[in-house]
Amino acid sequence: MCHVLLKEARQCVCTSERVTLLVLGLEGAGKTSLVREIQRVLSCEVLPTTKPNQTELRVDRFEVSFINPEGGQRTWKNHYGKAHGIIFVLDSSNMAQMDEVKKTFARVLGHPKISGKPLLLLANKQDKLDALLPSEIIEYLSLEKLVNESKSLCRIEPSSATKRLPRTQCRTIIQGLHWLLRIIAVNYGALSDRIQKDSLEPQQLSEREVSRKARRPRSKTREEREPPAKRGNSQEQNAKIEESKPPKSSQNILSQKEERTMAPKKKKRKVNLKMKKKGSVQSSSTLAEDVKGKMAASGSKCGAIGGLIQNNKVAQENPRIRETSPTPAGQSTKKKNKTLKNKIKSKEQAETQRNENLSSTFDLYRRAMLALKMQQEGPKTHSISIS
Ligand SMILES: Nc1nc2c(ncn2[C@@H]2O[C@H](COP(=O)(O)OP(=O)(O)OP(=O)(O)O)[C@@H](O)[C@H]2O)c(=O)[nH]1
Ligand SMILES: [Mg+2]
Repeated sequence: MCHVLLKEARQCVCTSERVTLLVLGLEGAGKTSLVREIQRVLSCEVLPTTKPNQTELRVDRFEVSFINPEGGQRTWKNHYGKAHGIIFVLDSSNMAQMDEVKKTFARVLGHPKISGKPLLLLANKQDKLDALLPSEIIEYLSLEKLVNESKSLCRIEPSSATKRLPRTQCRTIIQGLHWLLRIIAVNYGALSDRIQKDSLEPQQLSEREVSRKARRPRSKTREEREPPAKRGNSQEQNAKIEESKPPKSSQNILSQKEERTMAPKKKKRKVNLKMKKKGSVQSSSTLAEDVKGKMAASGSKCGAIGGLIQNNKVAQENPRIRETSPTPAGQSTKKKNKTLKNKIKSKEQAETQRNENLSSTFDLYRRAMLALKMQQEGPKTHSISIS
């Protein structure tokens, strides 16, 4: 048990976390002086490094790389991706620079590779008489708003990065640094993942994407899916189609588009169908009125009676069609429709009407035939027909 605990403790001591801190600020703010002061005050081990703008220090269990980019602000963004955290140094005594500081600070915090990362703001040169206090700087930079927008944890400390001051005066710098390292330690996994992703060059990212796609199981081509016999003569034609085929994603879009264009068509067909039914009902209603008066005139219109009955049946079976298709106001057909509605209320009514129509028609037809016969046969047949 003791052995295991000892082993774990030794592992904790031995494994140091590598942390990269970006030291940013306008020219002459005191960036170089600050890194030098940290080294002096903490009397920490300086680790070997080959990079000129980099200082490697062992701070507690961390191997900290302080990157102080050379070549002005345009080079800063080259380092954003590899930073665990930021130390932003400003000259609190330089009021003329304060507007530029504000813009620069906002730009840094707003960068996608920086936002969300912890930030220590050092209000440097506090030993100077005209230096702004941290509270004034918070207000001047609208710090709260900026920090909220970038969702970064931020701490502001007054500092004096000059060798002339006693060590105790540098307490705030060390406090700030420890705070920063603590926040980084808590979020170390997430920050390291982000750094790994952000550090990749765009070309490397695309290469990674390509290799990822290559590892994915490839869907079978048509040749692989279908036996050669089935492919047969249409191979040439298929090749042409394959050529003009859009990639899968656009195919999906296409199918969606087709669906979208198909939907109104279906609706249109439905509407047409409704219109047809509606039309049939309407036409049957006028037919009903016409036939009622005119059927007796000729026997050839007997077929129309059957049609009328059929149409009435349709109207009866689909009463909703009539209800859902209102007739425009002020039309004369309104009354007729109402009459027809009443007539087709029930099947029995329709049946009765059909019988009435049939009997009256046949009766009239019979009478007409008799009259014709009488005309042809003279007074003799007349008496017969009467009987
Ligand atoms: N009074 C006072 N002077 C300081 C302080 N920090 C830095 N200086 C002085 O300010 C000047 C610029 O300091 P640097 O550390 O070189 O500033 P820097 O940000 O590295 O400047 P660049 O590398 O040119 O961007 C030097 O003369 C420092 O001695 C401070 O806290 N108080
Ligand atoms: Mg410098």
